[in-house]
Amino acid sequence: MFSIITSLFLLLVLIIFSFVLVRLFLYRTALIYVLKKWLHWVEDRVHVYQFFKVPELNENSQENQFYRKVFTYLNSLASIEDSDFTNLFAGRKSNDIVLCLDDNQTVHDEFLGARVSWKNEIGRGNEKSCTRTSVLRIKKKDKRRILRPYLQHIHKVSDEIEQRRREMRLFMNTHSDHHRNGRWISVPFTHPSSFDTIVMDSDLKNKVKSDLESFLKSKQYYHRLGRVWKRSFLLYGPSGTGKSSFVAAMAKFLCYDVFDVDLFRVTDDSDLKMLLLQTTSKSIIVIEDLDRFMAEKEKSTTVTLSGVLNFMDGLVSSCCGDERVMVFTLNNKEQIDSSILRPGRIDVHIHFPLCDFNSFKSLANNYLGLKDHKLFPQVEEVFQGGATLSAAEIGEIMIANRNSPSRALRSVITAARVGRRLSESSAAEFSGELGGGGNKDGGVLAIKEIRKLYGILRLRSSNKIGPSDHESTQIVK
Ligand SMILES: Nc1ncnc2c1ncn2[C@@H]1O[C@H](COP(=O)(O)OP(=O)(O)OP(=O)(O)O)[C@@H](O)[C@H]1O
Ligand SMILES: [Mg+2]
Repeated sequence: MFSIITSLFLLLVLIIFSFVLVRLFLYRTALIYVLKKWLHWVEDRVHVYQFFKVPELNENSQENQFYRKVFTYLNSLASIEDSDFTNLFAGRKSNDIVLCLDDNQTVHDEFLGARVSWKNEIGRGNEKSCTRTSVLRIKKKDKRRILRPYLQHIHKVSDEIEQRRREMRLFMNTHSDHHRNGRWISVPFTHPSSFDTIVMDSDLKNKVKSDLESFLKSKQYYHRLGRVWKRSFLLYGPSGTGKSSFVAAMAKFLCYDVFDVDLFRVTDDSDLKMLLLQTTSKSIIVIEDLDRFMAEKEKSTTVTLSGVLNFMDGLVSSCCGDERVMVFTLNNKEQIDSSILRPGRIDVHIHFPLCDFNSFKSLANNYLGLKDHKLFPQVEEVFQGGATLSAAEIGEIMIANRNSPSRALRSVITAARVGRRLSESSAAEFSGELGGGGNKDGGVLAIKEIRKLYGILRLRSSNKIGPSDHESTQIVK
């Protein structure tokens, strides 16, 4: 009895040992993959499959957008590493390696419990070129259940990936006689400004953000109303209050390209229409300093007011595609033709005021890391006394004195006091000081020195100094 138990035990040990050995052998050699392949081969014989082709080109030899989406999707699958051949490319960031499906390779995927596979087949197009086709293989029994949701899933995932990858670009219009390669030239858009770095009333900032968010989701809504899916903004306020930075922040928030229209490079109204027609969707179209253009346009261009109005909301602007934001910036609303401002022409008006004490505190926090300081009450006093400094001016002072917060705050106080005296003096006297330099007036010399020091030589001219209002920024719809 004892010997039977011993031999049974030995047999069991032997079986376990051989099992471990076989497993080790299978995994050490590639035999496990051979076995898996056989298993799949057998599985293939017992199921009926259906195939769907996604060719790279459509019947007119144009790019099939869905092929690109499928390709993006497949390259994002973890199972791509299991195909026999995979291309490796350098990614955008250093040390980033991107995997890319090779020709004639198969990749497997699972969706709602069903197993499907894709093959990236390469075939001959005409004599010279090769065309690729992605072939989806799906079990007939799963087709009805998963095909549609699976294709929608591919759309969604690839859109998300492309959105994340999209490099934003800044387009600038060239002179009309240089338009062999189109009227727009572009560079990567890398402006560092974002809604986090812009100092403005936080309620207003949130209002704009949610306005943009709801715009992004409103395609169906706009179309149901028979309206073009676009939204226009007017940003107005004195120089250096953050209008251009705000446009950059909007572009970053929306992940849109920026088309910066320089009206002085536009020859006439039809040229302006052409430019508009050559913009793409998912973009912000910006016209900066509209008031300056209106004041100076007679000198250099034949673009008319009606040309600008048509650009804003005319037929061409409705034909040039969907999903656009138009932004116009100007310093002074009073100097612009009232037809531009009439209700309904521009959806949202946003005022950018000069700094008040609250915005100063946010700037001090951003630029100097200061939440509080013993000089804050003095700063508050000069702002309550009507200081007229822009965020740009305060920012420059803070950058120049970033190693000494006390010096930075003292400089802000001096600049605010001197600036106030200056804004009380006449513009002619002021520009005279800039040219002459022999004046003994300490106040004017001081501001000259300060502005020179901080690189703000572009003094606010009389028409750029807005009313010294500190009313909170408002959004007007
Ligand atoms: N509200 C703000 N918040 C943070 N930084 C600001 C703000 N306003 C201005 N700045 C800083 O000042 C600089 C100039 O700002 P910006 O060019 O956006 O002003 P602007 O209103 O467009 O002036 P302009 O009317 O002269 O074109 C930017 O570098 C920006 O960092
Ligand atoms: Mg600007």
